[in-house]
Amino acid sequence: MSDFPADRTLRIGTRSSPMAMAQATMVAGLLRKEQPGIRVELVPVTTQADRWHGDLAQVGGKGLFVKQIDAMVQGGSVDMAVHCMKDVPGDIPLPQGLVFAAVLARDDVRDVLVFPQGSDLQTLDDLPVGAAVATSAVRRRAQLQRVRPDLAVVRVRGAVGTRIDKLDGTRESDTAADAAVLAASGLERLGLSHRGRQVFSVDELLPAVGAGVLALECREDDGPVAELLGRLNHERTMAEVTAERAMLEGLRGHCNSPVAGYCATGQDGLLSLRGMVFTPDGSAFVEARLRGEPGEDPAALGARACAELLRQGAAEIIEAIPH
Ligand SMILES: NCc1[nH]cc(CCC(=O)O)c1CC(=O)O
Repeated sequence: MSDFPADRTLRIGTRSSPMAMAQATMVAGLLRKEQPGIRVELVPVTTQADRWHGDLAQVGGKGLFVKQIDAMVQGGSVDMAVHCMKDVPGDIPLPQGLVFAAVLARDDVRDVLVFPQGSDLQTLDDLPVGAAVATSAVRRRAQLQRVRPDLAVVRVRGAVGTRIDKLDGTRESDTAADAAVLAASGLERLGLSHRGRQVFSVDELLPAVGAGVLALECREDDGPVAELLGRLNHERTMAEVTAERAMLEGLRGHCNSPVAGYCATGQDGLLSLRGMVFTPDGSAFVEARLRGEPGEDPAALGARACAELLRQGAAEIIEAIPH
């Protein structure tokens, strides 16, 4: 292990949303612990996608959050970036010259149901017929509609805190929803875990590929940074997300595809991967559940899951959805 050059400041590019800032601050802390004395600087960026309040598909899809920061890492104005792996598109390769030098140990992957402040409801079952649930993830929409076709799923955008404010109806203009679905790990990172009521098991609401995983990205040819970040890598999480993302990549999903995928490591050290592709209203879906073989490359497991989903008609489902 070589020491990070003492005269170099490590600049971390991050979105300026509170969740992204919390994540980057946490990573800065880990780096300082790993390399005492290191100078770390956060470079917050308000991306085009953060400023745009309309439909993301109109401005280049959700990959826009990461694209702008990737360009800064590529261009050298920052040395690294912290991305939610969930927000990193699975259908296009990482930009030229960039690598994920590490992923951190996976946080909670589950989604939770949040109710407006003061509500005494606790679960999805408590919601009256026709209630409005806020989410913009097609994956969540499909799975909610599958169990509760009566619910009106309403789109919501913006940072996690903003979504909760909208739910609480803090402003006159807010569209009232009766509940919202958010990631447990996002709430946790914002110190808002107490707002979560029903925590959906992964069987009730299969997570997004990469859920709960923070990816540390840098330039491939930047030896000192790649080496330092590599020391923070969590092998098991890396294997799991590699399998999930290989599955997603093979599906050629677009950002409007209701794809879910979750890989976990068993007691025996073997991976098990579950993938699902839904029609937008959740009324139909295809599903693969596979166990890794001893010694199998995680990407090969992902490819097998993908092949199984395609065999069942995943491509037809994905193609039928406007994007
Ligand atoms: N789409 C925004 C986003 N990207 C990552 C997370 C949560 C953290 C994670 O799953 O890594 C969230 C918030 C949410 O979905 O509620």
